[in-house]
Amino acid sequence: MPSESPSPGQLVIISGPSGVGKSTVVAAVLDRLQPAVRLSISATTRAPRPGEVDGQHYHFLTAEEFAARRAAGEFLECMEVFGRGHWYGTLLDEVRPSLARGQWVILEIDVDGARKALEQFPQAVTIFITVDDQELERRLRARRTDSDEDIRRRLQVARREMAQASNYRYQVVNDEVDHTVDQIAQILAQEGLDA
Ligand SMILES: Nc1nc2c(ncn2[C@@H]2O[C@H](COP(=O)(O)OP(=O)(O)O)[C@@H](O)[C@H]2O)c(=O)[nH]1
Ligand SMILES: Nc1ncnc2c1ncn2[C@@H]1O[C@H](COP(=O)(O)OP(=O)(O)O)[C@@H](O)[C@H]1O
Repeated sequence: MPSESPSPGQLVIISGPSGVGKSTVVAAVLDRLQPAVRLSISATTRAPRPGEVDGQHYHFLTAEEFAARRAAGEFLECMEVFGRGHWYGTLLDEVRPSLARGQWVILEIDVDGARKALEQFPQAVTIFITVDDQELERRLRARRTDSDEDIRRRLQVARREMAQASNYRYQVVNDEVDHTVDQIAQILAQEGLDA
């Protein structure tokens, strides 16, 4: 019998070390699967990089705004990343209304955030994106957005994150972007996405 309300969407959690190509791959996945799939825009207290737009790349909040919204219970998950004093988090408002409309929502978040989000959405589809160590360092340097010290720190965090890949339902090696996107689209179709 046809139903007035669509079947709810699924949460899709994508993690992987910084520089592995998450943003590149997720952008290509969205190009292919929007509007059936949308990206949750995270909130952060870090400063925008040149060209980043508030509400599009991140919701850029002051530390005070972030803390107030955290205290009000507005985050699905949030945490301080890289130990630099910058906070990142997923606002519940970015997730619930879209799921209720039947859209699938991608969270591009770190492994600790993923664990917290799973507590509230245990059925979430989890995908870990990997690549070997040397290629990771090459990509971080090629991006030219981070200092040497930042790159060292990101590589340290990367090793810790890679150790958790097996906790994800799927692991995808980002060898070639088109191939990676094919694999992710296939995973989502297998999980029931009708796009
Ligand atoms: N827990 C959590 N982590 C996030 C969120 N958004 C981004 N991150 C993580 O924050 C880290 C830093 O992000 P950013 O400074 O934008 O650098 P990028 O990884 O190079 O794009 C990455 O590890 C992201 O996965 C979020 O909403 N929640
Ligand atoms: N499959 C790939 N092969 C080669 N380079 C890639 C691939 N995917 C992404 N890159 C490049 O690697 C760098 C890091 O990618 P980015 O998407 O910013 O990673 P992340 O979001 O995981 O930090 C960028 O310069 C990007 O163009």
